[in-house]
Amino acid sequence: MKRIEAEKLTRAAFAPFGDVIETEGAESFLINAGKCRRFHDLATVETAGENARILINIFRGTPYALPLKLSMVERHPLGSQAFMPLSPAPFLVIVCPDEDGRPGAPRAFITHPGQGVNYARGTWHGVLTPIDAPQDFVVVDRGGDGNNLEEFHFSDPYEITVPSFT
Ligand SMILES: NC(=O)N[C@@H](O)C(=O)O
Ligand code: NI
Repeated sequence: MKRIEAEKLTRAAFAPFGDVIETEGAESFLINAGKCRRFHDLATVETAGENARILINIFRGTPYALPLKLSMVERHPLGSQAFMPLSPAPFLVIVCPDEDGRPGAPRAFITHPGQGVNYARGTWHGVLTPIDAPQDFVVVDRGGDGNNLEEFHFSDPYEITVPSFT
């Protein structure tokens, strides 16, 4: 199995795949007579196709053992998909560049507690991957007609490790 080590999630590193949802470095301004700070426009929600609409969901994820065996990635051709954790624990984010309709070599990221991600429409990604304990996420993605899920199974799975820096 090919081994891939997770790297710390940053906006710059993740930019080809979507958005990092966090207050750090975000545009913000006070609202509600100064009683609230709005961290504004953190991610781009995309929906396409017949009867497309935005869904707000909660996913209760079960943790995966490490090192992770990655044998499948998926993508959503008709919309983006955002995962925002409801608890301050890191989770694993895996994405792949697209190479003529197939995923290229995966990249793995470990989030800083409180960071979320938004996969841009059509971005190859691993499924939701909590790592330490069950974790709830607000998930914003696309509903509507048509098939919004494409899976790719690797003939040779990858082993994803998380270094001790976290
Ligand atoms: N299938 C589903 O709703 N979840 C996946 O898309 C995922 O990325 O976890
Ligand atoms: Ni997905």
